[in-house]
Amino acid sequence: MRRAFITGTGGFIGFHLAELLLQEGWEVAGYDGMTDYYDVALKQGRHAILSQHEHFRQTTAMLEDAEALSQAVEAARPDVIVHLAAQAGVRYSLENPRAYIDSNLVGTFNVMEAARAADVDHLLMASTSSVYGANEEMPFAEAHKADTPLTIYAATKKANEAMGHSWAHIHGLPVSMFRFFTVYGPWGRPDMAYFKFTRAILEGQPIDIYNNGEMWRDFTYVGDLVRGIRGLIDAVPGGPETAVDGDSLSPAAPFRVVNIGNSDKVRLMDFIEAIEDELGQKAVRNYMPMQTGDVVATWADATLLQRLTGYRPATPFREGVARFVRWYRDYYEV
Ligand SMILES: CC(=O)N[C@H]1[C@@H](OP(=O)(O)OP(=O)(O)OC[C@H]2O[C@@H](n3ccc(=O)[nH]c3=O)[C@H](O)[C@@H]2O)O[C@H](CO)[C@@H](O)[C@@H]1O
Repeated sequence: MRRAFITGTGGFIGFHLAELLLQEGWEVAGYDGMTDYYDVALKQGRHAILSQHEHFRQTTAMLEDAEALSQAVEAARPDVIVHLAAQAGVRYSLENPRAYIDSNLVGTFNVMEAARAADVDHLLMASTSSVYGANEEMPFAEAHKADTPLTIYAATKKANEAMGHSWAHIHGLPVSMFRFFTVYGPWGRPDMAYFKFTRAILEGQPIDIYNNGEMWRDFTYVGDLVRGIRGLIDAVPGGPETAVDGDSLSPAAPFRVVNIGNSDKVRLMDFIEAIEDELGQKAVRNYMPMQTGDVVATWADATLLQRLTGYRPATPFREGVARFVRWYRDYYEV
């Protein structure tokens, strides 16, 4: 039986990945700080589902607690570690930047230390499409320079990529980093736009639409995303001679960065309309200017993911929105 240690199993993506691996027969050890950045009940609900599986166990502790983390990893004896816990949120990073330093820099370092000590086969860690920052060349490809992060959130994730590379080089530890693109779906994050919009529309409250709706996102359905992660678990980076076409594989370490995105640039207003159609209710629109730290558009080149795994996300946003809204109505009984 293969064993995975996943940080952030109380979180949106960690929960879905843990479910997928458990269904596949893996043993999963979860680790989550259960922070109150958003509704803890949602995180508890996700863990309650995972806890129904015989082969799931979890530790509640912060990433910054190096002792607790290394003990949990040691006890789990994982083959792979997937590090998804983080202080998330582009906009909150303007309010509370220190939380990102603690969780994303110190915390990620602790995960890397534990991975080295446990001598895992593969360490996989979450980065973000936000590292493309002010880039204008689209679609975003891994080989493009990404040196213009617009928020401390993006900067800490970019730093994580560099930290991962150094660890791969020094310790010969294979490291893969994912760049996620605006992930949405059932059991999602209440701080993200689709969740806020759905809630506000149902409550008859206005929704804030940034940059007057002149925004584009490569919305990625969570079920597709975790399938992409699953594929990458087995795509262990090797030496430079193993590079595929258009690879981001480092010439100096078993390390690569991979976009996981739908590769479909969707207008924010079309996404909002899909939510309205699904709810059968119109939003009260409050158009707002561009927000500091926000980016106008994201669009993933997902060729590398496909070459490495034979898989690429493909759920049309209308279908993904329908599944989210169905879950939302059921969960909140509205
Ligand atoms: C909150 C947040 O950080 N979400 C994630 C999201 O950012 P991202 O900004 O893409 O995601 P959001 O769901 O917050 O926003 C989606 C779109 O809606 C707009 N919008 C948002 C809120 C609102 O009240 N009104 C509004 O118009 C945004 O400007 C954006 O164009 O994807 C990134 C890349 O995967 C992740 O790194 C981020 O963690």
